[in-house]
Amino acid sequence: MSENVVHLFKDPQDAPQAAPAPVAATAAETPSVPLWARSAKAIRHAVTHEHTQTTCRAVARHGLYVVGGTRIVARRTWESRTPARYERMIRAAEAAGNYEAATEWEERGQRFRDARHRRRMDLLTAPLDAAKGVAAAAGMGAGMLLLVGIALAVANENFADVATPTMAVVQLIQWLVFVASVTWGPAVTIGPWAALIGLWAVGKHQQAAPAWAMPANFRDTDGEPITPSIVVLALRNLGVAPLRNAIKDMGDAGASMLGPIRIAGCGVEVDVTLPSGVSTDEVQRRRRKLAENLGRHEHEVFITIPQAARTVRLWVADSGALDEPIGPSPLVTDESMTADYAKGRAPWGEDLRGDAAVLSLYQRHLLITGLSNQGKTVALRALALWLALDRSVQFLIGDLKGVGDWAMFDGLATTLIQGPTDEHVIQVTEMVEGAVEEMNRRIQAPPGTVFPALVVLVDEAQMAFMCPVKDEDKRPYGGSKSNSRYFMAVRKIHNQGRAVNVLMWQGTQDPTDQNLPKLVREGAHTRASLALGTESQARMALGDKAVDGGAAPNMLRPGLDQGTLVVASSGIDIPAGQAAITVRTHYIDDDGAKAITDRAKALRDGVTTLHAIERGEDRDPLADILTVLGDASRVLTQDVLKRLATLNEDAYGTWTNGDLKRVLDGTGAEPYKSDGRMVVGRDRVARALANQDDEGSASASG
Ligand SMILES: Nc1ncnc2c1ncn2[C@@H]1O[C@H](COP(=O)(O)OP(=O)(O)OP(=O)(O)O)[C@@H](O)[C@H]1O
Repeated sequence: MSENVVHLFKDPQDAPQAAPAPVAATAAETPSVPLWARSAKAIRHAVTHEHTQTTCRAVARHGLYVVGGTRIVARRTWESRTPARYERMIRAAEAAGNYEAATEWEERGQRFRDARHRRRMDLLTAPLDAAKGVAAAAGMGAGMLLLVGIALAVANENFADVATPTMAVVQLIQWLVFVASVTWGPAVTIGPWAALIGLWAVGKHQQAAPAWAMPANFRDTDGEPITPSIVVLALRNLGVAPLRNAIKDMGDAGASMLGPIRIAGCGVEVDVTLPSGVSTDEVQRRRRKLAENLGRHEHEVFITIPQAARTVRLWVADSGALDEPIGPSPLVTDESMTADYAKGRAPWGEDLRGDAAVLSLYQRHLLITGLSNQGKTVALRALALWLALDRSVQFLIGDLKGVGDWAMFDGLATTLIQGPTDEHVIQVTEMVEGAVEEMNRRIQAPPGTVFPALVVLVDEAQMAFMCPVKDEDKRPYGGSKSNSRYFMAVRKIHNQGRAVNVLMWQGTQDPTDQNLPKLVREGAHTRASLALGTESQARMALGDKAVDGGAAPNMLRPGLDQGTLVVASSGIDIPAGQAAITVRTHYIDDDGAKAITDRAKALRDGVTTLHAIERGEDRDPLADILTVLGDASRVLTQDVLKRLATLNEDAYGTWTNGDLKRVLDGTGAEPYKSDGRMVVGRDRVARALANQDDEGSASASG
């Protein structure tokens, strides 16, 4: 029965064993702390306590407001009486190298001196003039009072009234003297205090106390809006001696170095004209310090060099604004969007000012670099997705990672090779070499022939450069020697592909001289970089000119700035004087990409994508023709020839209409006219092929 009873108190058995009373033992064991040590600890605790510090800071602050206020009032008084202000402005203008302004201030100073001289000369004669004035005023006053008195006496018919006005004035003076004698005492006592309060008020209004004495919310300047005084102070404390001295010389006129502070996207932009003796790269090299002086993180400040001489342009983000994502790509939101390779621009993202960043891809080779997992593939793919919406553009794609990032191009790209092995590198190399042959064919075409764009895209191209395999002639696929196959094929397209619209696009990771040879880096017209590790990598990715002009992908934060690119290209609008622009790209995920490629496929007749480069010599032309017809019911003979050439350059690169006719003659699938143009019909070829197979099997069995 007792097991079923639930006690409403804790069973002492269950309770954790109470610790034995420690007091006596502790007292016995702990060696007694000497009084002086305990006192010192208590004092230290009291002194370092937050309340004590806040109180001391408040006392110091208000005291220092008075000191600061006195300094300000003294300086104002001094400046109003001397030409010090003009001299300061002259020094500021000279320090900034603005000699025109210096001359103007000098003239104003001279005018001030002349006026002051005149006033001083006037002072010499002033006592005499004043005495004369007082005598005249007294005489006139007495006369007036007498006249009023006489008028009063006549009116009242009482002679005694002649003195009444004079006596009234005398009484008024007596009364004033009395009031003054009563108030003088308190005024003498209160006066200094009132003056003190006045000085304190001036000091408080101007925040004239050192930063350490200010309350916590004032000391924490992180994320504060950017004002001219903050910029000037940040520049003064940058650690560039000539800049600090020049700003000191300018005093309050330091802000004259700054242009207007303009709102630019999610931040502000200001041009700073540096004093003579300070070079732009001295400021550029101290980006982190400048950012911290401005209360920002390093990645939130961009320093570029605009056209004007001795000028740096600072772009300072609103605190934390760069961590906010930008909106979705118009490629995703606008389903009716199409592309135009020659005249259009790919919507890639936004620049830091918040303006749309659009890139022309026309006749430009492309290189995108970055550390792993920063958004290189997504950025490269976004461009390909836009271009795929121009139905004339053909793609040969080699994805040497091969985890399906480019899988949605199956049925859109003419060739799609996906995989990380040496065999894939060999296939990709042969794909690029095939494009070189197509390029040569195009170059030999009659002048004026216009060719559709053929984009040869290799993602993770570093895998190709690092491939150790050699072919049967001992030519390496990788490397950057004159017989390296991938390298030489890329070089050839870089050198001659542009004019015939054969374009090389490469994405590579973590560049080094080995995995991204110099000549390949420099062959790209559009170079873009995501976050990188070092400045030397930034130079590899974007070139010296861009990095010297302030491009700093090595300052982007790996992981946090995914999708943010620094772009150097003639295909994008870059503010005058800058060599590169920072673009935050729209993120298009795999599903979004698939929806876009579905739209791009719908624009085309149907493309049969090759997943390997054919090398066999025993080709069946009829089967190949059927392959290149894809899903289309009929295709122009010209297009059939082009597709056959792309399918296998060796076998069909030199084919003409005559060859096509020869193969199809007698099969029942001969080219015929449709809407006045020669076409090949898919069903007819399929039938011919079926017949051929039947005949083949019949003869085999016969
Ligand atoms: N524009 C973007 N905005 C926000 N996040 C992005 C953006 N682009 C990419 N990312 C993020 O970065 C991740 C990696 O992207 P991606 O696969 O393109 O990187 P990568 O540089 O090609 O990597 P790796 O070199 O390792 O293949 C994406 O899964 C996504 O989470």
